[in-house]
Amino acid sequence: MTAQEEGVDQVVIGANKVQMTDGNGAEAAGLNGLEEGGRVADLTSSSRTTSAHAGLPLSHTNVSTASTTRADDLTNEQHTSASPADSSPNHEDPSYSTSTSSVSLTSDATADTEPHPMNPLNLHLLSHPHRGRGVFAPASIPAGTLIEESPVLVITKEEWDRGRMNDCVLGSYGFCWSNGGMAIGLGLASLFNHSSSPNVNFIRSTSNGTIKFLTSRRVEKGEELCICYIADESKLWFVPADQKQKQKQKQKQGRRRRRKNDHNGGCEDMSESESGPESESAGSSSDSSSDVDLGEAIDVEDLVDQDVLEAQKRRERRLAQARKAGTGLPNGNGRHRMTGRKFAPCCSSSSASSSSAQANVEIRSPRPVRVTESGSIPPSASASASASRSSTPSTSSTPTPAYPTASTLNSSLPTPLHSESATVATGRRHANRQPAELVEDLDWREEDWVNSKGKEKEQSRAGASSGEVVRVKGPAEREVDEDEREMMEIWIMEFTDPKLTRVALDFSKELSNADDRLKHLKRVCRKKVNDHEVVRIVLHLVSEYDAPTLHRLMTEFSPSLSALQPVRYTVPRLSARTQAQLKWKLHIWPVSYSPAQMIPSSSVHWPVGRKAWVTAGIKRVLSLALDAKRKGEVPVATFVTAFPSAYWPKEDGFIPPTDNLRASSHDTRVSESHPLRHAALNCIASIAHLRTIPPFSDVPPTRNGADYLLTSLTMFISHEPCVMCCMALLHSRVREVFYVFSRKNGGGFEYEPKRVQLDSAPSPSTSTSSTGDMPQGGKENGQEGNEVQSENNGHGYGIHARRDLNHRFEAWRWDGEVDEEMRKALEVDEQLQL
Ligand SMILES: C[S@@+](CC[C@H](N)C(=O)[O-])C[C@H]1O[C@@H](n2cnc3c(N)ncnc32)[C@H](O)[C@@H]1O
Repeated sequence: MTAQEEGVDQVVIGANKVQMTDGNGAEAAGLNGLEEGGRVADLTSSSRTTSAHAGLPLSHTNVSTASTTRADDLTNEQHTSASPADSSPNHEDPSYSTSTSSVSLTSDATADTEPHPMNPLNLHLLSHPHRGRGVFAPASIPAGTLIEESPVLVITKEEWDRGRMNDCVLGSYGFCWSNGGMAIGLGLASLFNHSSSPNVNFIRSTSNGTIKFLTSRRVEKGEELCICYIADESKLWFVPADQKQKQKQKQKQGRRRRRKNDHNGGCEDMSESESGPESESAGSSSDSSSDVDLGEAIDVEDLVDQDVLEAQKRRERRLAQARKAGTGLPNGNGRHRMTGRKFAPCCSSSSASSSSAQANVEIRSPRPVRVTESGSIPPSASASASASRSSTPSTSSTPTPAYPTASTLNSSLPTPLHSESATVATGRRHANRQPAELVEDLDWREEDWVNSKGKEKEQSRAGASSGEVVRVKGPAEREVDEDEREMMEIWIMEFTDPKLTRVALDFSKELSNADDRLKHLKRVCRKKVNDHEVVRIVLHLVSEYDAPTLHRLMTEFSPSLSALQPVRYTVPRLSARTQAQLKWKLHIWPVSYSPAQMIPSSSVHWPVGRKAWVTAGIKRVLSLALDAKRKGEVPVATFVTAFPSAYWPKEDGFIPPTDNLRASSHDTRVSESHPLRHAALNCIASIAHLRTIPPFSDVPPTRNGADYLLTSLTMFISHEPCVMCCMALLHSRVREVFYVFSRKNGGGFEYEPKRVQLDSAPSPSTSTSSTGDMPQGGKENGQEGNEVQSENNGHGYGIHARRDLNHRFEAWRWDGEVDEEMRKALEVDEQLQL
């Protein structure tokens, strides 16, 4: 069994390891780990100032005789044999020459054995009859491989327009850049041709001034490596070759049909006509020219590459096997349209560049939908994607006939993971990943919720559309709300002579004015004791001074203070965050009142639009969970999105969510035979992946490091997630989570502390001492007899609001009605962690 068959590929090129993935493409981010100073640094070395066309160090390419030059000579072993020294640029090397002579590249096969340091993957530059020069894979390349990082020359918008670049050849080579500028990619960047189904994604780094190119799926030996210039092909400035090819094929098929008709004496052959041009877009499983072939951009007919044909046959065989095993069910390859995007990922020419910034940009999943072992799209998946292209994209618009229906719905639990069928399915573990795709936004309208007088409609408050959610508290908040009573020890001065007040205060300020730990305390505390007013003044923390030192300082400051002795006193450590806290804290020492941002405990008083939005989110996940059940999965589904800007908080430091970033997922542990494919984890992975591809990879961070995974995003989920998923949400910095069904066992949110007796307030401080004894209003009065509840002796974990974890978020449980049938259908055994 080869490494590929095992799903683990490794290609070592010189000193540079090309990171391998499990074929899901999800590990692309790991490629960022490529060491600087290795390949990346080489690319930015001064020697790489060659023109994209003149100076490419592609020693084994043949521009003019593509049909005879095959990109099939390179083996992994040959890669491995390259020595580390190969990775450093060699200015003496003739093939590295910047002279134009390297354009007339030879097809010298021996050159294949020595990948050029500037082209460590030995990518081939071949000429295609329709597309011109293009980049081809010399050997199979796993998904997620960084195949090229090209430095760019940035041209500002003014320079571009002034230089009338669109009127010259450069007009076809510009990449949209920041601030309306354009960038000309050096290296291979300018030579990737366009495909509507690309096998390469590109990520612009405006800070580094480079563009990275990563395979979005496994690419077979001999395939052309293509990027998508712009999703809306009507904006391209040329007719894409595959369209020409399709026209040609249609013509051919027409001719063949006519010939057959002639042969049959004019009688139409039905079987032929069924697979004729009309059904072409749906494609047959052996239709190599299928529209959505995800980078299968090589023109088989023109290049006559046996390897590609064979690879295709292999894939078809695997698909047939998968079908037999009841697995290889193709899903639609979602194409989702977004509007109003700030940066459009496009190569540009006059027509495209001007419109690209505002253009509708279709986001294509870089991860194949339902891939086969080899990571390539089965033709029928292409067909299904092709067929669904024209339909409105929707999260739940998966082709229903492909999935089991009534019978699966009847079984309350999906197939246990250890069952026989699951064992059979083990091969699918990596193959059936859900795509990371953008999904439709929620469909909600405030107008539906208000009557003609602008008041919330009565009926919207009833039933499943009530928008009512209840806030789930975690341990940290319960402490703050109910029994936060941490105390600390300070030194004070205590006297009854009001004339000392001024000087004592001055000393106090001088001693501790700048200390934040004392900020919440009022400096003076006056109390009536036995008809005398006792004045107490804050000095400093006991931990900072000993009594003799303090006394010396007081005396030095003013002889009038020398008669006083510092007194230890116990005071609240924090300001009061609630009225109840204020009440009892004032008994001990006056503190400031800084109420926590008052988050209502339920949504009853929320603006009607926010309720409508939440309701739409809840409906979405319930329907997605039903879809999951129909597919035979554990019926748990999630949807992640940004909450509408109208409801963004005004609070300082609020990080706006990434615009238009949305994903949904469901549990896939059955189809993937993988115990960790919980719905929430799947959705986080999708968001993570979307953030690595345009346009999200181009969104400049709102603040340094702020746009991390789920920062400021909302997750809707059908069931309370397990502790593992809640921790993943916490690490992803989600802002809020809405869920429908609580879990009795193992849910990560709901938290019920064991109730212990708590007094409502400690006794006030009453006695004073000017002798340095502990006053009775100290620690004893504050805490004695009041047990502080322990966090872990109740039910649940409250992961979203714990003191011992470094991020907190809101958790809201749906309190509206759920249709009884729906509730039943989505019941999941309590023993299963979700
Ligand atoms: C950035 S260049 C790509 C490299 C180009 N083939 C060359 O030889 O320099 C863009 C140009 O390549 C051609 N091209 C790219 N993709 C194509 C496709 N799918 N079909 C036809 N022509 C294509 C178009 O002429 C386009 O203007």
